[in-house]
Amino acid sequence: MSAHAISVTGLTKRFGDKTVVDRVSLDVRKGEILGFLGPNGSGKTTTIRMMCGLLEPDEGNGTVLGQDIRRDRRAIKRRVGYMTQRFSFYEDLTIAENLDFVAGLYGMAPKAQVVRDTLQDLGLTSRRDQLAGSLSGGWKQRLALAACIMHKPDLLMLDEPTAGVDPKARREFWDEIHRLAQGGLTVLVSTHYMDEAERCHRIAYISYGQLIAQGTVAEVLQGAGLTTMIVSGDAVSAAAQALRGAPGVDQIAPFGASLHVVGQDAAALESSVNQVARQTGCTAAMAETSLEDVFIQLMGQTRDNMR
Ligand SMILES: Nc1ncnc2c1ncn2[C@@H]1O[C@H](COP(=O)(O)OP(=O)(O)OP(=O)(O)O)[C@@H](O)[C@H]1O
Repeated sequence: MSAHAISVTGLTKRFGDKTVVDRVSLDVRKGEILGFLGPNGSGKTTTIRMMCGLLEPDEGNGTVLGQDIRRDRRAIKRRVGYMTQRFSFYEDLTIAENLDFVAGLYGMAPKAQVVRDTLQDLGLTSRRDQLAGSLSGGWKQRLALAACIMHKPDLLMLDEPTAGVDPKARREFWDEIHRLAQGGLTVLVSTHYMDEAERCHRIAYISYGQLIAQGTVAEVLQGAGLTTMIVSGDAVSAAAQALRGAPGVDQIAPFGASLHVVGQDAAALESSVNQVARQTGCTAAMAETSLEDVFIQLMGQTRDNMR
């Protein structure tokens, strides 16, 4: 048996004359949590749908849970739990009734037992009789997760599962994901939140349909080869203006009363920043590059390539 839950090469999907997913190759080890990142419309959902057996790729091949993504789509669907961006329940049914409905729909047996175990497993037992419509965002998310894992899948695909959920509920949701991964489940999760990316074992970044970075957070940070400096003082807006277009300066972003200045050419960046800091009476210091800085840089680079 392969150690990979997902192993795909050259996945490509076109809609009309638009290539939405462009030769994506990805390996995800069993029990791993892979964060799938990228700007809106970059092809995350389409890639996920191809890997779930819901959509046939135009090109490329590979296996998901040892099954061929072209030939064995039905088998893959049965063993994957897929939480879509817009999951829905019956708001006028309780948590337990919703799960009971899903269990019935998929012919899970013994139904009552499966529902009871799922409620227990996700800490939903005490709320089993609460109407789904009256749940807070975080509990709705948990119910959606329960519905996806009820048939005991080997792979979970979560498409922006925590969009619009408060930080505490997001953290609890992620604790749950880690608990499931420790139990052997492989998880692929798309997100726009950097703190969530940092909770993944590995991340993959897609832009305009192309996978342009992957690895651990540390590897992706290092691979980007960026230098970040912080400029602070009373005249940061004048400094920002002077830094715009200066040699070595690729990004300038205000953070509160300071500026984050990022660039690929460390020497040029340092010299520009130090010069502007002297001119404006600001102070300049080296800082750690954040994942967000890296993604913004990558986004700019692919856009340039597409022109
Ligand atoms: N069935 C379809 N027919 C035509 N175009 C489509 C179809 N599905 C998706 N697209 C287009 O493909 C592109 C990629 O969409 P996709 O939903 O995969 O991106 P995404 O990375 O998941 O975006 P988001 O972060 O906004 O969810 C978008 O431009 C979208 O409009």
